[in-house]
Amino acid sequence: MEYRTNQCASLTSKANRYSSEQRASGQRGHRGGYRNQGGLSNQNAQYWKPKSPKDCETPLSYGDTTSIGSVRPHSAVSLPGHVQYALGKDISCFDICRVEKKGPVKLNSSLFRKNRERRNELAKSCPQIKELRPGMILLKSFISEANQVEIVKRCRTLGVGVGGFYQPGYSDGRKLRLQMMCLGKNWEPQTRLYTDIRSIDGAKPPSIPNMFRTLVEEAIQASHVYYEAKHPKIHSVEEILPRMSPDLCIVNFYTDSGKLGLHQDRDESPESIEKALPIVSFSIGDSADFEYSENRDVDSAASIVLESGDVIIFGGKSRLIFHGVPKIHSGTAPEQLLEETNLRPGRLNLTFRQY
Ligand SMILES: O=C(O)CCC(=O)C(=O)O
Ligand SMILES: [Fe+2]
Repeated sequence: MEYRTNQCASLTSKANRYSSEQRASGQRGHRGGYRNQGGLSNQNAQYWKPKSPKDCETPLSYGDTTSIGSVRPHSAVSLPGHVQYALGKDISCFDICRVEKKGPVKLNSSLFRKNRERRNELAKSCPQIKELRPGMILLKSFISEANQVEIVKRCRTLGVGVGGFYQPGYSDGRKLRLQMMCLGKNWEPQTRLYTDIRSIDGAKPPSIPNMFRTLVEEAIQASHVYYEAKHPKIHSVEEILPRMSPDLCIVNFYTDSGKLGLHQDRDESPESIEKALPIVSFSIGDSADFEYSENRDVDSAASIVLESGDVIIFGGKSRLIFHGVPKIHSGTAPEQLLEETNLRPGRLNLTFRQY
């Protein structure tokens, strides 16, 4: 897979060079270290087929230019959920929301849920920021409920359109235990390269909505304020956590059985890795165990629970931290979010990066 534009020609050679260096050193890159693979999995995927054009309409209200079909590859005709591309491949996109009127949502005990939502409310009035290790910072309940709703709606709209959610796989046939969509640039699991067009169907990834970029900026800003207070004598907090401007985002949706093995995010450009530009990760929906470790050893990994609205950032000295998602806690998503979005049981994760 190559970049198709002149502008990206230099990136192509860098990306290829970087990838062959990785291969030469025998290191596995981004999401390379899966465990518990257990063969193929379709996560009981549900694919949305529009019944009428009205089904395709989800209003966008933040003044972005992104919309269904705005980035059609070649001269293809597309319909959300069932897109036919010039490459001749027919892809059904996974719909992260239920189309039908809300059915019975299986909830944990209501007391447990109420307590957790009360905790979240308290946290919002007094946001908790915690450094997990140098350059790795957790912002609890950073994304407001209204913004969580908006993010789900936008991911849903983009996810059933051109370049939307699909279950990626490796060249040996193994499938990742999640649904994925890329924004800005496409990440190819088979080659571990970033490309402008995805090989599975020739689709061009939708662009990153401005609203998402603003939230990323705010999360980095809040981290800097935290570090300034913690290290008043430091010359610049960017020594601990560099600023970054995302040009790509990988959006994952995990159903109850979804998971992601310990891996490093290292398929971004050598410059990005060298400058240790952070990864900014949003969690929405069901909670998940998130483990991280300096090495590939799962047994020595630390573990935290990421809840809906949490943001985790890892850059600087933690840029190449191994991390993974071994478990999704079903039935833990905020009730209000489910009511307003019809989000399926599961967890939505967005990781923003600068190539
Ligand atoms: O889902 C998560 O929290 C992590 C996702 C991740 O590590 C990735 O997409 O590279
Ligand atoms: Fe990752």
